[in-house]
Amino acid sequence: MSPRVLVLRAPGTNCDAETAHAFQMAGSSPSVVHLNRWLESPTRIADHEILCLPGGFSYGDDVAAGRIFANQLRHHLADALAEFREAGKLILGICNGFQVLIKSGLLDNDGPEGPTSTLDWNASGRFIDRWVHLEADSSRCVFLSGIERMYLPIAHAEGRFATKDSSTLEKLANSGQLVLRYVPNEGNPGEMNSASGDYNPNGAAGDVAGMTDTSGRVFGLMPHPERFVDRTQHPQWTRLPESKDGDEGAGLAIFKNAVRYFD
Ligand SMILES: NC(=O)CC[C@H](N)C(=O)O
Repeated sequence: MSPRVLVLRAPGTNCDAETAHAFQMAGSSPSVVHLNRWLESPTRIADHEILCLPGGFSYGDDVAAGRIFANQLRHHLADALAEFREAGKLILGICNGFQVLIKSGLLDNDGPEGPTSTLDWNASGRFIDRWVHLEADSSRCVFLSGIERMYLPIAHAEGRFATKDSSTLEKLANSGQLVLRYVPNEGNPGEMNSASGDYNPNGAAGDVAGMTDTSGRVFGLMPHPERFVDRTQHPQWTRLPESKDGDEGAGLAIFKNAVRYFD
C-alpha cells in the first residue's frame, strides 16, 4: 500500500513543496494541508499514515522557533495526535518541524513540567547555512533504517540541542533516542572539510542533530533531507565520482524508508 502522507504547513512554513516533492520521489502522493484546515476538522489526520512537519519560519519564529505551532498541537490536536501515534503511524519533523515536535512533547517524556530537551539558539547566535556530516544509529528509528552516514544541508538559527541537565542527556542517550549526530568529515574530497571542533555547527549537546521517541516512529532532525534528493543538489556534484546510489541524493533514503514501512 502506498501510504497517505500529510505535509502540514502553517503561516511561515517554506519547505512544504520541496518536502512533498521528496515524498513523491519516494513513491507516495502527499497532500499539503494548512494547519487551520486540520484545526477545523481534527479527525482528518486519521485518513493518513504519515504526518510530516516541514521546515520554515512558522509564525515568524515568534516567541521561539516552533513554539506557537507546537502549542497549537498541544492544546488543540493532542487527542488526534495521540490516536495517530497509537495506531502505529509515522511522524517526521524537519528543522522547524523538529523544533515543533520537541516543543510539543512528541519526542521527549512530557512530564508536568513539559519536555526535558529543546532546541535553543545556535551557540554563535547566528543563522547558519552550510552542509554537515552526520552519523546515524539505524537500528532505533524507522526513518534511518540502513543509513550509516549522510552529508546534508542545514539552515537554522535555533538548532542547538540542549537538555535540562547532563543526567537528562545521559538518559536520552541510554534510551537510544539520540539517533543522529554531527560528525567530522571522513576525508571526502569536495565536501566541507570540517576541522575537529567545527563539525557540530550549532554547539549541540552530545553533537545531537536528530532524535526519535522511544517507539522509533516519531523522528525529528535539524538537517534538510528534502534538499538533497537528487545528486545535482550536492554543492560539488560536477566534480564527484559516480555514486553507488546513481542519481539519488542521500536525503531521499529517509523518505523511502517511511514509505516502505507500509509495504
Ligand atoms: N530551515 C528552517 O526550518 C529554519 C528553522 C527556524 N526558523 C530557525 O531559523 O531556526
